[in-house]
Amino acid sequence: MHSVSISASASASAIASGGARSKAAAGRRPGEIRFCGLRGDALACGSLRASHAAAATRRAVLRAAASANGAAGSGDGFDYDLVIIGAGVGGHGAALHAVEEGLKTAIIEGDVVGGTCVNRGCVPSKALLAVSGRMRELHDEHHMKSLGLQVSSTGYDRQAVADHANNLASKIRSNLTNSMKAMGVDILTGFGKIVGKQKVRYGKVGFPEKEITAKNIIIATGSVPFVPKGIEIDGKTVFTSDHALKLESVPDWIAIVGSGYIGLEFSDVYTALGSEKITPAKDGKPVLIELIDAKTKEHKETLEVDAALIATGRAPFTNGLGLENINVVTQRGFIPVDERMQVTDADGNVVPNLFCIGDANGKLMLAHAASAQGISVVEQISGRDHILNHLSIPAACFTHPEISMVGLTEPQAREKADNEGFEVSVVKTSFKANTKALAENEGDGIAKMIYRPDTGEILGVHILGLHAADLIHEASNAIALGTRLQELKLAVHAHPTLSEVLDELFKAAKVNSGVSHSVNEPVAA
Ligand SMILES: Cc1cc2nc3c(=O)[nH]c(=O)nc-3n(C[C@H](O)[C@H](O)[C@H](O)COP(=O)(O)OP(=O)(O)OC[C@H]3O[C@@H](n4cnc5c(N)ncnc54)[C@H](O)[C@@H]3O)c2cc1C
Repeated sequence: MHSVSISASASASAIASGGARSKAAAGRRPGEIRFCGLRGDALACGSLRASHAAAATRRAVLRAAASANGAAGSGDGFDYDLVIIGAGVGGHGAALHAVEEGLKTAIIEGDVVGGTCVNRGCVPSKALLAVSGRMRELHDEHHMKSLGLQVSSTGYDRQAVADHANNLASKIRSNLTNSMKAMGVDILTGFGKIVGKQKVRYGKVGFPEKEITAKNIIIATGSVPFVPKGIEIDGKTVFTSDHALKLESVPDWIAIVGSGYIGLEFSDVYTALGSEKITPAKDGKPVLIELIDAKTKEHKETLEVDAALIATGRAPFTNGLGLENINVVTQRGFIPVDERMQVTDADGNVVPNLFCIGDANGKLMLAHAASAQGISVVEQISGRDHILNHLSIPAACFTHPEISMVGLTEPQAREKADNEGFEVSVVKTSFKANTKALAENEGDGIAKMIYRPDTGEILGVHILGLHAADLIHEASNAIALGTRLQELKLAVHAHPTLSEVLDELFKAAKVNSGVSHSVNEPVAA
């Protein structure tokens, strides 16, 4: 019998074309993929081989130019311009951008390419959520009836669902590996350790034998599940998201400990596949969960379940990296960085040519944030200063319905307004009047925007509803590009689309200043 003690606050979420093709194929060389598309008014065609060759030429020219400038490369006596430790999404994004910029690049990976997102995170979890979303719909008799559909029986093949998630992960993993190989990134296998400034060893954990020098190093070692002290993970009855994604079983009664996006998404998957929300039961189930009052530390309740998913957050994976060799001390395991992702040492000084991106720096533990930070760092290494605006990076939870957000929450915006002396306004709209949502029988949804009426600046947008994770990007682009509401009000949205929810928000905003130019004027050639 396993026993899991959690405080009550921590357990808040417990759940419970044919002719064209033959012409194009004529004269094709083996392995060549031809493609055609409209460029202006003309149909332009090319081939993948040719575009690879052009990219390789561009890389060679950039590399030569960089060496001539003394800016990079083996020309400087380093083995590499850039070595990246960790081939997750952050490392992968940085590596591809670096070779595009002509930097000689190696990436060291101790496990498999793709890291958490591809192998144990975003990718398999979204594959499971795609299945649970459909199951939820099929089981909703009222929803089906209102669409005029009759479903006589529903069921699923657990192994086939698990295979779907696993196959997707391996497909994306091989895409990532192939793209890096094709672009000329050296993929080095082993555990990487920094042994001095601009020096990395890699190989077996604890015994990294091969040493390489690098003008620049990016740490992109990611994170692992955080398990509170006292909880024993056996991988079968008490487990983390790493195990849950394999979907080896669907327990009848499961407790999900943790109400972050991982806990919420898994509660969606498990409930759709037939697990119950926990309720107190006394029939000798294998896992006991003790709820403790977070303030008084007093016992509140004991729950008995078949399994418990511990989704209490993520911890940075920075052990064994050799940070002590360069006077860097982690903060709660995270590697301290400045706004340019440059690592700072124990004395608060920037360590030259050393960067940390992604989950390991803890700024924003999301896949696209890791990639964006990697690209930002490569921009700097290539001589273009770049500071990423983290407030413009959206976050999403892929439950049914989805939740998404970008920028500030209303309390954060009000605090900023008080400190800086400006007004904030809030507008809300629902999905109830949105034709596309109603056609889908998904009118339950809301959207909210916090903005400055004096300037028309968007401070934050929050959406709960159908495809909220896709809808948020119009707002995040506006924040990133500094587009004002006066301009957004003049933009035209296709009908009927969910994007009209955002259009309504923009139009509902009362902005004091006008627009300085016509948004709908054709762009001059
Ligand atoms: C269940 C789940 C669902 C998620 N869903 C989403 C989502 O929908 N959207 C989203 O944006 N984010 C999601 N995330 C978060 C996302 O996976 C992470 O933010 C992202 O993977 C971080 O990327 P990274 O490159 O920093 O690190 P990782 O992807 O963790 O990659 C780090 C890599 O470094 C390697 N490594 C570590 N140390 C060393 C070393 N010393 N030497 C060599 N290699 C090393 C590791 O083996 C790993 O491959 C999810 C996470 C989980 C757990």
